[in-house]
Amino acid sequence: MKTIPVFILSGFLGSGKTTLLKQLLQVCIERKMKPAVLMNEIGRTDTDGESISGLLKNTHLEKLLDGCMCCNKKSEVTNCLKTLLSRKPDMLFIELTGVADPEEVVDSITEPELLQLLYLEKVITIVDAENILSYNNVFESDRDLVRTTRKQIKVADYLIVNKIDLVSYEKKKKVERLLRKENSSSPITYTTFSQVDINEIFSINHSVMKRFNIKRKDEPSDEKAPASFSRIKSISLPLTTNTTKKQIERFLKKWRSDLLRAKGYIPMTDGIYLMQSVMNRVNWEPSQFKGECYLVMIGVNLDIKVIKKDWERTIKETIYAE
Ligand SMILES: Nc1nc2c(ncn2[C@@H]2O[C@H](COP(=O)(O)OP(=O)(O)OP(=O)(O)O)[C@@H](O)[C@H]2O)c(=O)[nH]1
Repeated sequence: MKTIPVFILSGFLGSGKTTLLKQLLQVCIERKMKPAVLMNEIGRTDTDGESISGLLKNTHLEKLLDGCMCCNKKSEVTNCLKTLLSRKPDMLFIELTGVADPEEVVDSITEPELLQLLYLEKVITIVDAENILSYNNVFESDRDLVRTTRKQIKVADYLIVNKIDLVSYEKKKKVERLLRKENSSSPITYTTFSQVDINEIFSINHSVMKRFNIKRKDEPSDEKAPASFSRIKSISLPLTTNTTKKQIERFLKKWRSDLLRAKGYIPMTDGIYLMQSVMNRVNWEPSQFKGECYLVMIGVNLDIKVIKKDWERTIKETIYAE
């Protein structure tokens, strides 16, 4: 039976995973390969799925929304994977949420019923060169989160240091030292907009599994697995009337101290824009999005009630109870 190679794309919120996934899908399409994608997002809206929709004609996609895959029920993950594998793809990409521990996800894909259908080809971890050095301070109150970001580096078979356009040579060297402390052997590549040498990604490496030291299901675990979902909270805010960049940016700024990531489709007088914010940086690009517009915020211990109220008051949107 043909076994399907699995590539796990890991990396903290906003590091460039979807940017990389788009390129990988593009290459697959050019090479007439049939990829499958499992996307996992925190929250109930799927900005990343929308943003790769143009590449999906030849791609099978399953989404696991509203939670982190490593914390989701295993059966749900297994079912999604089985659905994807039944379509006989040439390879499977799993894009994790930015707060997932890849090791726990590997545990899900090594369920006995899946093991004979797929094998783990590579864990690719993308690092945000601009922000990684400040995670220690930003997550001072949340050591689990720091541990998760370190774990993402440690278990990677291939490390991509992205957003090199935003850092100095000195900072790049500091980032390299941090990575080497956690992972002394895996190749590191430096990129802007996740532009990697695709051949390096697709080169085969069968030795991955043993690094994960996967335990048999009946073997008792000796340590309590830290919750990689941690205190991360997300909120999706509706947006039915036109607004401005300034208004949205002003709104985000208010929650800056707790906010890690924000994204959404924002209607303005000259059309809909995809807004992406990572830490303090906000990007805007025109979009052909046709659905209902929204803004998603992801942060540490976000005060959902207060944010909703403030949204209703300042943006004049009614949020209906779910
Ligand atoms: N300046 C700069 N911006 C980048 C680079 N790579 C990605 N971005 C921007 O960073 C933002 C986040 O990129 P994504 O690819 O969505 O990151 P992600 O890891 O998928 O984000 P999550 O799914 O929220 O965890 C987007 O606005 C990108 O355009 C880069 O190398 N340089």
